[in-house]
Amino acid sequence: MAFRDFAPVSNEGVTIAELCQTHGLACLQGEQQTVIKQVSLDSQQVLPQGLFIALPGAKTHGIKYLAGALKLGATAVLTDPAGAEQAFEAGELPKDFVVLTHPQPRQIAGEVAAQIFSSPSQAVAVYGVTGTNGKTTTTYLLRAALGAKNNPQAQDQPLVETKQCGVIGTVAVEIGGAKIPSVRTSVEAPLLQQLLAYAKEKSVPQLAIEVSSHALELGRVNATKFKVVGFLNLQRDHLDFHGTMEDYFQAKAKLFTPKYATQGVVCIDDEWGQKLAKTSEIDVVTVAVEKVADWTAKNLQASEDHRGTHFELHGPQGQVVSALAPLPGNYNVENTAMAIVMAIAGGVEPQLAADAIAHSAQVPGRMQVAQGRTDTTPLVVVDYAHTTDALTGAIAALRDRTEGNMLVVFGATGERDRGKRADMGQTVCAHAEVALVTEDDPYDEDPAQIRKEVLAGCPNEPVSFKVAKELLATPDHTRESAVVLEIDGREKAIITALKLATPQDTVLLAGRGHETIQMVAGVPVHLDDNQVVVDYYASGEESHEC
Ligand SMILES: CC(=O)N[C@H]1[C@@H](OP(=O)(O)OP(=O)(O)OC[C@H]2O[C@@H](n3ccc(=O)[nH]c3=O)[C@H](O)[C@@H]2O)O[C@H](CO)[C@@H](O)[C@@H]1O[C@H](C)C(=O)N[C@@H](C)C(=O)N[C@H](CCC(=O)O)C(=O)O
Ligand SMILES: Nc1ncnc2c1ncn2[C@@H]1O[C@H](COP(=O)(O)OP(=O)(O)OP(=O)(O)O)[C@@H](O)[C@H]1O
Repeated sequence: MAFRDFAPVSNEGVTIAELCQTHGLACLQGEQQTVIKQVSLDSQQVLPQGLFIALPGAKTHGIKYLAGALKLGATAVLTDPAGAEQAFEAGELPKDFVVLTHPQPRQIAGEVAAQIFSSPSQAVAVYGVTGTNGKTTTTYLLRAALGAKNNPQAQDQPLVETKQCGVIGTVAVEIGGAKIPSVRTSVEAPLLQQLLAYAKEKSVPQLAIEVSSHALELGRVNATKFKVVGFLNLQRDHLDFHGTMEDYFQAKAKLFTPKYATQGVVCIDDEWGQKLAKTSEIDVVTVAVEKVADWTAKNLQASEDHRGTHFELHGPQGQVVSALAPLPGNYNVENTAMAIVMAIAGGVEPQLAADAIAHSAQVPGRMQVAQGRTDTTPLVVVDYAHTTDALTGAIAALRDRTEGNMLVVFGATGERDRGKRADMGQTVCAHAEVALVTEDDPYDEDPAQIRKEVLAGCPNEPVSFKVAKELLATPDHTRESAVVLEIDGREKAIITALKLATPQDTVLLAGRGHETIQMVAGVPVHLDDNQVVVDYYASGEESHEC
């Protein structure tokens, strides 16, 4: 599937005259009565009767791809004056092709698309989740809560109707049973409007979407009216784009303004959430796990199967909701509480929302249990943690359900942030008992060199499988840093960890989460961490050699 397949087919569209009048566009060529029914700012996703919005970008100018858009049936282009000049200079524009200009086409792209698709966010209830960490997890939990229905067979196990709520985020776009892997967290504005219109056409009444700070800064959610917006947390990230934490916060805070929403839910466990709750321009209710809020999570207790955390959510009118965060870690209590309270704000009965989440499917690659703990197997968890903070958090989240050792399989991504590689090695060695240093996505970098840079942060020298096995067989409480193994090949590293682990241990496969394509020397290689584990236990351990 491509994003072109997620286009509505029944919308009436608008005329060029209507677009020009509403947005102050200059029409340099073409018929005013031409009807536009589709829109894209990617030349490769243009559809017949479509408007191609050709933007000037950091790398290139969209107008360079006009010929491709024409081949796919574009009826019109909207660009800046410089883009239009280039289009006319290149020649060969069909006579009836419409050329529109605006001094800042990115600023109006969302509004233009919303007009073409008849303001679809007024017909679909859109829930937006922002924050540095937890957006993906929370949108999936929220989807379960928003799709909750009473189950006549078992009142405490509600039916979860995933087709009642789509998701748009880092993992996938999933609407009404159709699914496509994502390229980024937040899609561009015209595509968002197209997806909302598609949801409307397919009678999908709700959408849970991740809203990145880039999206807010670059206008990707312009012209979207959210039913409820949620803020999770703010941690150091993306400062290359935002400059300072204050600017990063201000980008996120934009979502909590009447331009986008009227109801907000804010987690006040960190100082930024507290600041937002005080300064928000819209009404907000607060949630917290570590502080006291309108809705406060209390009495946290790890579930017996070690997969999640039971807690009570105490509400402003004395309500007590009995809840289960279906993923380990206190931060997943935060995500679960956020999802429940956003669903409540959207009109779902509190206990029903909590029950739906308790029975929801796993979130792809987010603290995903690939193998539960049994008498013969360790707990094996796949998580997207790929920063030092996230690694620390993920290891801590699993520690309280681990009697034995923590084994972590991880590597650093190639061609990105070389500075963090040694820190990752140091973090894992400080918090886990066994560090298996291997590949993440090396891209075009030499995997051995990346491993070397990660190993530079590990206090102990790498040892062989045999030596590691011997060392772990004799518990040494004076060992201050992890036993280290260096393993060429991630699949081999995962299997090595599974062979080393005892049933009391926990194995964390960190870094790649839901991803199934690993880029090695520029070549895509299929590798699904979760599947490697499933296949390993399905085929019997003995058949595998280290
Ligand atoms: C800063 C940023 O977000 N830039 C995005 C922006 O780039 P740009 O405007 O500079 O565009 P460009 O690449 O120069 O291309 C110019 C124009 O030509 C068009 N084009 C280009 C090629 C082609 O074949 N056809 C075509 O029409 C493009 O659609 C674009 O409109 O528009 C491009 C097209 O949509 C995006 O690919 C690009 O995302 C870059 C790759 C990116 O990595 N963005 C990240 C930082 C991002 O957005 N991340 C956030 C947060 C994630 C998180 O929270 O962790 C996210 O929401 O994913
Ligand atoms: N509320 C939270 N606070 C801190 N860390 C979290 C929280 N929720 C999840 N994490 C950790 O952060 C990482 C990313 O989680 P998730 O994908 O849900 O967040 P995200 O905001 O969507 O991030 P990304 O856009 O990178 O996917 C995971 O490693 C997870 O263990």
